[in-house]
Amino acid sequence: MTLSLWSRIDIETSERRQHALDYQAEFLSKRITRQFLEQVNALKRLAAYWDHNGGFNKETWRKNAEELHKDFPNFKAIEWTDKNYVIQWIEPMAGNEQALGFNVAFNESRRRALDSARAQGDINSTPVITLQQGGQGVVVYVPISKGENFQGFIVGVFLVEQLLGSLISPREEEHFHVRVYEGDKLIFSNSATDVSPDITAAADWKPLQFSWRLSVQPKSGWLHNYSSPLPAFVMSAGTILSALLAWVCYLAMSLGRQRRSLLSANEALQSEVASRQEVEQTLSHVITHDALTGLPNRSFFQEDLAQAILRAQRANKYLAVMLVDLDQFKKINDTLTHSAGDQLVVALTKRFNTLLENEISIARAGGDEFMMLLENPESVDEVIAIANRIMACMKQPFTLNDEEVFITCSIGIAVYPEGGVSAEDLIRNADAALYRAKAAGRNGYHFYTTGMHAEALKRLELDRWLREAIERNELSLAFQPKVNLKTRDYTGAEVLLRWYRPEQGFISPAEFIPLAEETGLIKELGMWVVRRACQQLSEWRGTPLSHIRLAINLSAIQLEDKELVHKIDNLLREFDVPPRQLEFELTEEVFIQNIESNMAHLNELIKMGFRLSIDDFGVGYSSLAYLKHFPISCIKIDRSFVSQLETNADDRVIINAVIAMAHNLNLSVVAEGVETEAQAAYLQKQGCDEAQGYLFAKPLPPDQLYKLATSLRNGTSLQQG
Ligand SMILES: Nc1nc2c(ncn2[C@@H]2O[C@@H]3COP(=O)(O)O[C@H]4[C@@H](O)[C@H](n5cnc6c(=O)[nH]c(N)nc65)O[C@@H]4COP(=O)(O)O[C@H]3[C@H]2O)c(=O)[nH]1
Repeated sequence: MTLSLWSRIDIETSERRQHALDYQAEFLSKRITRQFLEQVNALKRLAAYWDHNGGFNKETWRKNAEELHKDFPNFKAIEWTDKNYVIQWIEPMAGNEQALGFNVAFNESRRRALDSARAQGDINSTPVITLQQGGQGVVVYVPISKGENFQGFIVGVFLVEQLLGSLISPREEEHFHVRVYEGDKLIFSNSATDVSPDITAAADWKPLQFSWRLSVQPKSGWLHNYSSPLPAFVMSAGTILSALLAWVCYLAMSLGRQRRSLLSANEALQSEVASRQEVEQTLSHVITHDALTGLPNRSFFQEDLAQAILRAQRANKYLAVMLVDLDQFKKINDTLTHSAGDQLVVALTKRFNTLLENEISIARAGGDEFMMLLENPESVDEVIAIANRIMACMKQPFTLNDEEVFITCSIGIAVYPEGGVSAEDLIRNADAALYRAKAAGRNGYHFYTTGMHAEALKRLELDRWLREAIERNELSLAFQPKVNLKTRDYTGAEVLLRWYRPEQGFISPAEFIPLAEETGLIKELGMWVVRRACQQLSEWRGTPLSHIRLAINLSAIQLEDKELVHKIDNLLREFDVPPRQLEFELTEEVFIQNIESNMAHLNELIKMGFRLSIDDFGVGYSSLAYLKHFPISCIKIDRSFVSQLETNADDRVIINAVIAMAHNLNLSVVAEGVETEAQAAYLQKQGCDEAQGYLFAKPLPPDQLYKLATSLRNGTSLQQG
């Protein structure tokens, strides 16, 4: 009996395994179809946008195609092919140069696809062909309009290897050997290590005009998961079971005796358990819910989402995760106190609850961030409609501390399965989309696309590298001289941080400083800059640079550090540097946000003898009111005004007004980014005091600044102006 049972279980295990593999092949085919069509749909959107605008100029085309390529890096090229089938514009150009100007009609497969797309006014694609720019690929044509209105094609070019390689997920790569055939021709195969030859599944892949077939063979890791220990277990168990039977009979008799005595003890325990359960229920509500709003918290939401994903997977439905973040919450907390911030969160929760009723699960992720889950949306339009409803419900003001306050929100959206197949991925990707929505100017929503994942990973990587940068000795300082516009004497220098990572080369501060500000790492980096600048000043003692004044950039975030002034004071003492040799450049937001605490910090710095100046003046708030209240000595006109002054009358008006106003308030003015003699002459004529820019000197490493100072020793000096 044990033997026949063993053989039956073995057959069933093999059948189950084949069934699971068939399902995998089918699932893989559906999933990559969906992901591929997502990229094709992006092309269609670009074509519709072109049609709607009645065409693009080259710059608009480049911007749109570049954006699309950023979101979908799988495109080898995105092209504009005109009515005569000539490729006119390509994005990106690098690696695709050979295709520019190529008349596509010379290639028969391409011409057939083009003719058909044009005749039917609908998308069409080539089979696998040898691309003009090299490699085996497929080309997708989206015609713009039909008949007389036909204007040309938006074209997507894919390298087969790259396209299929990226559509297959790392998990599938690990577990399956996937081959793709067009007819009998093998067009793609991923790594084939450790493959079991005796089991295979196949599925069709036929999006657009493609007629491809997938063949999937499992690798040993996957097979291991499906190999059942049951047959072996049945064999051993059958033998052991008979021996145990006798032993069990004996136990049954003695257990009967024990059971009677346990019954009475059990009754007493029952009432104890009931009261504990009550406590546990209260406790579990506290652990899984937010105390302020009563909404589920992040971890509860994540568990709920994992269940919803299983339901969506079984029913082959979509679901959408939306992260909603208020745009001005910090400002409200800072200006109207934290309790006003709490009132706002509670009032908003009420609006969400009435607005969205039961169709959406809502949780509070903390602070001003809410998480929402919409199950089974019929289409993306339904998700968009809900995002619009959420934004619209904020249009009415909120009353906080008897004041009417208007707020807006940004929303990041990830849709299962394209936007992630696990709860963790969907939330992370919705967060990346939220970041995009914020970067695009706030008060809007953004959907996650695959390109964003790469962007988020890049930011994470950059953050990791930056955290190692100090220890790996990759940071240094550059010094850009400032000159007196009348005498052309050097008056000091601005300190600029430089980061050289051997594996990547120079990384621009414009890239890493905003990231460091966002993560708070700027506090550590900023102190490193002050330390290194003080150390440099002490090394220059007794040289022509002995008395140079250095201007250091200070971020608003650094002022949050209550110990900042104390730390700077300690560094001055350690290197014996007089405060008059340091100046701090602050951006306008310092004077607008956190006014009370910033004012206290700045007054302390002034008391210690430092000069303060406003950097990038004119690009931010440009509110003049704050200038009266803060102890500043200098305004730096942003280089965006200077660079256009020869051609833009508005910029000249702004520059003149800033100089006049600053002089009325007894402040000196420095112009940034002066590159031409004409700009310098204009600024001098308007009475601007100092200037900085490539015309005079680029930011220099310390030894070059030293050389410059030595060469000027007998003429111009680098000492305080
Ligand atoms: N096109 C042009 N550019 C010119 C010219 N003259 C100077 N520049 C560049 O303009 C930027 C001036 O610095 P910023 O406005 O303070 O803008 C700085 C500053 O906001 C930030 N940054 C750099 N170092 C630090 C630092 O140590 N701390 C903080 N908080 N921010 C820093 O990064 C920004 C960018 O720094 P950089 O890339 O070094 O770019 C520098 C400088 O290299 C010119 O004639 N033409």
